[in-house]
Amino acid sequence: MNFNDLKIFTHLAESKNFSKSARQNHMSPSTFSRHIQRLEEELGQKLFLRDNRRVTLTKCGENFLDFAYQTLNQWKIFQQTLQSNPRELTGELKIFCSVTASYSHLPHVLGKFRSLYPNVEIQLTTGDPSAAVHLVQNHTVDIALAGQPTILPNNIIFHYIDSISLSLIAPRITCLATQLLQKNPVDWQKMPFILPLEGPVRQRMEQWFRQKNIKHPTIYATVAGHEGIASMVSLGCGLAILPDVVIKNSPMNTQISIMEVSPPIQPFDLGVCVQKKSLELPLVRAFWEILR
Ligand SMILES: CC(=O)[C@](C)(O)C(=O)O
Repeated sequence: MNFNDLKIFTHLAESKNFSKSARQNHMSPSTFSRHIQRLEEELGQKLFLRDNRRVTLTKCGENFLDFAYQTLNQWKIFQQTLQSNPRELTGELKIFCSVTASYSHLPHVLGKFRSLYPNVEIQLTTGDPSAAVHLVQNHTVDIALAGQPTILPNNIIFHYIDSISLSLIAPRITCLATQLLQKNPVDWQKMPFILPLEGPVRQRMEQWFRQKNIKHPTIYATVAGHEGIASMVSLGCGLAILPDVVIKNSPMNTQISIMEVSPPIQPFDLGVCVQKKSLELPLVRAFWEILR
């Protein structure tokens, strides 16, 4: 067994998909599967339960996953202690944020780190910011930019970077939503809305429904991520609440209008999340120290 076997194993444990993990590790599915089999033979225990499409971890597999994460972390820490000059830090740092945050907040946060540690390889993944904390928790990434969740998991720390204001937005083209808005009073129960799947923006929408006494809102669609919501609003699918930074950076923003809301929608905090334990890793610690 070597470190590469552990990496392959953790990859499969996270993806739960043989062909995906084989592809991302540049192996044929049969070679990949042989690696896992050999590992299971060496341990004398099954690590995964397989069915046609997915795999799940056995109890032994779950324990071995903890062992694998700890061992790989220790190995990273050890490798980095061998580097005499911290300015020469190398290795990879996996970062996750939304497409919008990659324009609006990441350059500022990452700029200083890049100039101090140019040899560190940054692996950036963009996506739905409401998945960010979960991706840090399950070790898919080291660092994520995320809205502060109402309840921060115990093993995560959050460093505030900005307050994110939000607006209620409507389409500009003639559509059901704009027609309903022209009536007095507005029939809010009939108004179509577009919601994010989860996260602080969804909570703000639910809060706003309660304030307006909209008991059974008409949900036109739920969308993962915020950028797609701006497009759907501009196409006339309905109304939505979005962070102003998403509206500002959307290529569709000329086809969206911002509506007056009273009382104003409560902003949320955007920050950097890491696992407390990851602060032992020199790369993560270096990143964290720059933030402070
Ligand atoms: C939560 C977050 O990352 C942003 C910048 O507000 C967003 O993309 O909505």
